Amino acid sequence: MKFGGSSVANAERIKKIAGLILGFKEERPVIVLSAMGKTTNNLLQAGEKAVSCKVSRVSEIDEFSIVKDLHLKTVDELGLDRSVISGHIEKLEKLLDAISSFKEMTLRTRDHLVSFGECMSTRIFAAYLNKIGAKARQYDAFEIGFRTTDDFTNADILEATYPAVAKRLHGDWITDPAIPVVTGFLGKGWKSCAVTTLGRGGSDLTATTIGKALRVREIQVWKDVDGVLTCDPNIYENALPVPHLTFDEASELMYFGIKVLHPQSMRPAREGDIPVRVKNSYNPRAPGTLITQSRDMSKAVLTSIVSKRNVTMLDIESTRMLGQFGFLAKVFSIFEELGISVDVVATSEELDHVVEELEKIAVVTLLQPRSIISLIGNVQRSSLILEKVFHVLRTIGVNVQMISQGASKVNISMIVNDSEAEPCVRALQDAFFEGRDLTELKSNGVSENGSTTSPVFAL
Ligand SMILES: Nc1ncnc2c1ncn2[C@@H]1O[C@H](COP(=O)(O)OP(=O)(O)O)[C@@H](O)[C@H]1O
Ligand SMILES: N[C@@H](CC(=O)OP(=O)(O)O)C(=O)O
Repeated sequence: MKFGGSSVANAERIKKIAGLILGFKEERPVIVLSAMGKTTNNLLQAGEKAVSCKVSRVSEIDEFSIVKDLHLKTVDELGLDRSVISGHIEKLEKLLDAISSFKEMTLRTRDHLVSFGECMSTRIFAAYLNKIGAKARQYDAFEIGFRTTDDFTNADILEATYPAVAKRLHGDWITDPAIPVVTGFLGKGWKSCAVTTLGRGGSDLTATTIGKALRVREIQVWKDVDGVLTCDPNIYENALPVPHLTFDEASELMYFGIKVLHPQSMRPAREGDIPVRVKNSYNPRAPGTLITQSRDMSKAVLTSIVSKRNVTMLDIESTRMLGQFGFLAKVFSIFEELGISVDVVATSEELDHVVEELEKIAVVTLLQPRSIISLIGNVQRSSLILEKVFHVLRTIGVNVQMISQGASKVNISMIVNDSEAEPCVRALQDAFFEGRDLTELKSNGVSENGSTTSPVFAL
């Protein structure tokens, strides 16, 4: 069972979660925790401030005080001894002090810095479980076999992790049974032996990795929403929970940027064929979303909509004869030579390189900012989906600038102007999930003359 930052944000939430876990005691749960509330963000900001010229003493960094106060207050409110985390608070202060004197924070230091969040939340939680009579044992993932690449801030889990973690957790349980409480998000670089992190939201991946290692019956990921929703609730308040997804559908949603689960987290669950349930710790009675290898697709049409904002579209037109032999191969070889994935060009600097190279063989136009809207659903019914999509978009006056659909994949992706993305998602939600009359959508979408772009076809 994994609980995210929002589920362990304060003493009251920790008590609730402890009660919830005790309800599953017979099932011998393994607990994975994220850092409390916004602690990871606060630690990162504290690090940034320590590096800046404005700060000469750690006590001047507000975010350090916020982190320290939150953890000490929680310990006090739970009736625990401050010694549970005081050593970590001292070490954290020393680390920020060092960052501030060197005025340098490498990615390795960054990972070490944020690791304090999970190291403290798990210590507090395990101490609280012990206090209320449920025997628990805290583990730092980097001490129990979580081996990763040395890609600081975005490390990958190595195969050796599975047997090592299983051996340690199983062995300890046999000799002295206690509920394991493991730090999410963290690992140990196999060459450097330094603490690594698995990318933002990485505790989901920690949970599925342990699930596969121990071959558990089910992996539960507890959030602050009723499961995976039909779209981002920050865009559309009434987004509905999706009851059932396949690993393919969930992976596709993550690939296109859904924020609710870590992008790599389905891999261990799929390999181990272990169902993943996404639940709401604020509403435990809600059934949540079950993610499994397969599901009955006979009634499925559209499952969920996800949008990726601020995307740049490259319109690449051959300077030579249209359709010239080898042109596409050359285009892709440029991306390959620069070591850039076609659809995830991260920085504008990378983009500049690509454009510079491409301009040697083509006319390149940069179109930005754009959004990718991906529709995850039953592609066997793509004509039905597209008929409705285009009707909706025409009603709200949006032109699709590019569209792609895989032959056997579960998604249809479209590119629209960035400013049109949210109204599009809302209008599509209304039409597909609320069954609203399309004539009502005009008032909900962009203005009639809001979109003036004509369709552009890349490549
Ligand atoms: N399609 C979606 N379904 C559910 N949640 C989504 C979706 N898109 C974005 N979110 C956001 O993801 C958040 C949950 O993810 P996250 O904050 O990483 O959870 P936690 O920290 O509890 O693990 C929700 O609060 C919600 O705002
Ligand atoms: N604390 C880390 C890891 C994590 O998984 O967090 P959460 O479960 O709260 O998204 C982060 O903020 O990225």
